[in-house]
Amino acid sequence: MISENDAAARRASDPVTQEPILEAEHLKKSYGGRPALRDLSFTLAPGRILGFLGPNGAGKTTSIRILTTILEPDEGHFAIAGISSRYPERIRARIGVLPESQGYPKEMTGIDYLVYFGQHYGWTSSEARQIGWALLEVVGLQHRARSLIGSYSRGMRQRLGIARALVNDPAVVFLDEPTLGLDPRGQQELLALIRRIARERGAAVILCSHLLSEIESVCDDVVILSVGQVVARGSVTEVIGQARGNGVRIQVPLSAVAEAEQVLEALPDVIRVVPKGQGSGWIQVELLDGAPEDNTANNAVLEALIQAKIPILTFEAEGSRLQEVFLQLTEEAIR
Ligand SMILES: Nc1ncnc2c1ncn2[C@@H]1O[C@H](COP(=O)(O)OP(=O)(O)OP(=O)(O)O)[C@@H](O)[C@H]1O
Repeated sequence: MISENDAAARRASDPVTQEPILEAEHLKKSYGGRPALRDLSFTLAPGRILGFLGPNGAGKTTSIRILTTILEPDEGHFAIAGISSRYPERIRARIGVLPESQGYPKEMTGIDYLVYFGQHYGWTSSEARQIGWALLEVVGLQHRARSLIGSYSRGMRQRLGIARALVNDPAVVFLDEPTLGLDPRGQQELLALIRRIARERGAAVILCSHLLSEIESVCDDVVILSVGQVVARGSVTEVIGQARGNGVRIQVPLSAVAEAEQVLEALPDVIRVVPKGQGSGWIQVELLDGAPEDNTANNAVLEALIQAKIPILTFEAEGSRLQEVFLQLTEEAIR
């Protein structure tokens, strides 16, 4: 199981020092004169997991199609493992892509499917079989290796798809909505698998998902697209730090709202105290901007309330979640 604390600790202790394995520069693409991708530039280091985010129609699929050489960009350039996008066949040999969930041959066994792709990448039949078995073990499917894919559950198919994406020992793996339709345990197991792949094999992973909590828990880096443009790019911590404003929401008993307001207004880091929702006991406290992950002002608010013996029913930090940043930035781009 991956906890957000694990992910945060890993991010904090894991500065990017390596050369990028993927570099994209000013990629652009229009369909029939209508821009779908206006300008995409980012880099990704080996062993890092990048969350690729954006609302519907933002240009994610277009970007992934370009980076996996299915589409040619109108402008711009990218390189994977030092290979220029001018050589799509060589790029294809260095990437792995999770197939769409409908794209599996039902009448083939899991191991035969991997052997088929192994041979496609130039392994002999016995090499491909050896690699296939090893990968089935990586994804925890060895016990179903000889079962027909048609008998696999959705989660098993996703794991087989990840094994297929690894057959050529790729430098970069592209996973589009890998946990879609999986139950919570299946989601957690798949995310743990993705993290292992990045850490143990040193593969960079690009993960497209609409589940922001998933991205926040497993990704090191993030790119947020909106209407074909990058609106945020960087480590998850950096991007979360871009949230507009800094503040907390507190709920106290109704009878204590006036006193809480008075106590909080006296604090040096407090800009404004605004009671919210008539008669709900909620109070919004706007704080001076601190450094990312500096909780001094939040703690001062808590301490002041505790000292004044005001019961705290709920306490929520604002502007600290990826979801809030996503909503703020994509809304600004649409306006
Ligand atoms: N083949 C196509 N022909 C014309 N327009 C297209 C084509 N593919 C995508 N578009 C348009 O390009 C824009 C970006 O689409 P894209 O599929 O890349 O977005 P997306 O971020 O993947 O969206 P979603 O989250 O809904 O999958 C959209 O306005 C879409 O309508």
